Amino acid sequence: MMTFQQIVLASHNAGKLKELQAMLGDTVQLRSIGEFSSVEPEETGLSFVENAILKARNAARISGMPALADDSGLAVDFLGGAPGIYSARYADGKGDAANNAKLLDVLKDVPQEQRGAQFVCVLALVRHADDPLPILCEGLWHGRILTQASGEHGFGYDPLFWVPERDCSSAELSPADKNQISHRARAMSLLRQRLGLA
Ligand SMILES: O=P(O)(O)OP(=O)(O)OP(=O)(O)OC[C@H]1O[C@@H](n2cnc3c(O)ncnc32)[C@H](O)[C@@H]1O
Ligand SMILES: [Mg+2]
Repeated sequence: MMTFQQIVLASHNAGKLKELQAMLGDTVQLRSIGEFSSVEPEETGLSFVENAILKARNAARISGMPALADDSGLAVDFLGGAPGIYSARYADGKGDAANNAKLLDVLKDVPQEQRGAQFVCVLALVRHADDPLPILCEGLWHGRILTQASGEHGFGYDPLFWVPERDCSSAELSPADKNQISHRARAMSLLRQRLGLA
């Protein structure tokens, strides 16, 4: 079994750090890569897996610590899985509000039954920068894209993501509830099993 006291989180997204640390519990401390560098690596992969590995290796190299990366995004059925790995860059780097506005606009004439979508999360853990065997865990969360934003919690596309099992948006869930059922929660549950923490 692998044991870690501290892992560097290869992410500059504060929302991810909060959620992942809450899910991991206090046996493992996540340190932000922001403590070591403010430079974000270019996400040049063509898949969530490739980008997660690339971010994890980069953080391990910079910090000298084991590194965990989260590559995630929203795959909309009507858009053939877009924005997918480009979710963070959907509105050309203008941020969450612009991403959400663009998605609402692109889907404005699309009826309810064709608004299916899933959040995707891939976690990659490397023991060191050149680790030949990264641990990879994936989680999906099925829902639908709302026609207007709703809710104040979470981050990113949460206000637009309707959660069928709770009949509310993902931004209307309490942080604790989101952390039980989200794409990230599913991926983290698998990771905890792999690390012998579950
Ligand atoms: O790459 P790092 O530094 O980790 O931070 P990032 O925000 O750029 O993260 P990604 O490249 O993985 O892009 C993920 C995109 O998907 C969105 N996203 C991922 N998980 C989400 C969640 O739980 N709720 C809402 N939006 C989410 C997020 O807002 C980004 O636009
Ligand atoms: Mg990113």
